[in-house]
Amino acid sequence: MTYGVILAGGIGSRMGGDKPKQYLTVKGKPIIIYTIEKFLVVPEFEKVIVLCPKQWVEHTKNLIEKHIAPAKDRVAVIEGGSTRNETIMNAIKLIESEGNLNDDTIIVTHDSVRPFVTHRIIEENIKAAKEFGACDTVVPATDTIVEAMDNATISNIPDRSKMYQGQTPQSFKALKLKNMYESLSDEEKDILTDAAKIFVIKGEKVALVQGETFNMKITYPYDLRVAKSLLEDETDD
Ligand SMILES: Nc1ccn([C@@H]2O[C@H](COP(=O)(O)OP(=O)(O)OP(=O)(O)O)[C@@H](O)[C@H]2O)c(=O)n1
Ligand SMILES: O=P(O)(O)OC[C@@H](O)[C@@H](O)[C@@H](O)CO
Repeated sequence: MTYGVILAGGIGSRMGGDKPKQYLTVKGKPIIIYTIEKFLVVPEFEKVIVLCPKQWVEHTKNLIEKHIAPAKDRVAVIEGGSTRNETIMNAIKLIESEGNLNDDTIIVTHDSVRPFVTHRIIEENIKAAKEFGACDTVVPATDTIVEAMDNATISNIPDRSKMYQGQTPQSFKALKLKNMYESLSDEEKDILTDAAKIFVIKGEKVALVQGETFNMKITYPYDLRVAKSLLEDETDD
């Protein structure tokens, strides 16, 4: 079985404001709803699991009822975890509790604050995760990437033609991801900035899926301004 997993367990500290950024509204609709809608039109998903902070679970259920009522039976809203990867683990626990976690279970994990994901990207994630066990959505780096081991002076400038920026979705065989995550030390868990790295640390292959520059993550107030103008364009025609 294949599941969509929408990660909305964060609090958006870099955005600021009185609510997590995924609940900010553009044209009368919260960002998280735009993102869930992109997943609900994918027929392969058995269910779309949405994970959010505990105190936002009821609110999220109400939003789904209000904006996408007909499809609400395909959505499960549950509590996220203390880190992004713990949030993913909560989704896997739900799948396990329903007796559906096995070697063929695929999860397509996606940031709730990337509402511009496309149908092609999601479909290619499902295909690549089935074939390779794990995949990451990326775009080629456009800036030169500079490494500074002391955070003050350049230690290396890697060949840009081999550099990419990681986006989401990131998709995995769920049982394999869970087993590998549980085998990591606390120090290894601490340096993770995404889930693809769990496979990389363990020496496992992660295939690349071509992303889009517009599949941006809304992180700072500036990103919100860009996203608003893109969403307004999208919904005006
Ligand atoms: N414990 C967490 C932390 C983050 N996320 C989700 O992961 C995505 C990408 O994370 P990020 O942009 O860093 O979101 P926040 O953690 O909310 O932002 P900040 O770091 O600024 O607080 C977001 O959709 C966020 O809700 C999550 O599901 N569970
Ligand atoms: O460190 P941050 O929480 O901003 O980003 C985590 C990101 O790596 C993750 O959310 C994916 O979007 C991949 O870029």
